[in-house]
Amino acid sequence: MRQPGSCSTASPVDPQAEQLRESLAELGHGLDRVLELVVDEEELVRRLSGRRMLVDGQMVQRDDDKPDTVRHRLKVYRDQTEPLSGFYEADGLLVRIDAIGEIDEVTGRALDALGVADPGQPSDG
Ligand SMILES: Nc1ncnc2c1ncn2[C@@H]1O[C@H](COP(=O)(O)OP(=O)(O)O)[C@@H](O)[C@H]1O
Repeated sequence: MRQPGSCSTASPVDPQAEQLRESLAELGHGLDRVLELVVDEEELVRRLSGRRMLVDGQMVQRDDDKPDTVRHRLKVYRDQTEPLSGFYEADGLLVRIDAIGEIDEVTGRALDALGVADPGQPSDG
């Protein structure tokens, strides 16, 4: 059980995470697992800056998918969102998965981590 201020690793995102947990509990839900998909920065920049969207018949790059902007988004993520990992790690809910690989492989790892059968794969029983 977490006690406010009792833990040296407490982070500014903890109150938000506590609030989310309370709101979910009021709705009768809890979190079973929290997945963190681990991909190094260069691969993320490559993936996001390679993304295109179809707009009015043309493939366009979102302004925020330009490499420098992606790097900035990743810094904001590291500063503001990544501390949540520590919160869920302390609760024993966090599972980190290697998200390098083909999309199907990464999906399989995520489903494994959730203990869910992959509908795309034959089951063994
Ligand atoms: N395992 C993967 N290997 C290579 N590229 C990937 C992988 N997963 C996602 N991508 C690509 O990275 C980009 C961002 O993916 P994603 O965060 O799922 O966003 P979205 O599906 O909203 O575009 C997309 O262009 C997607 O095709």
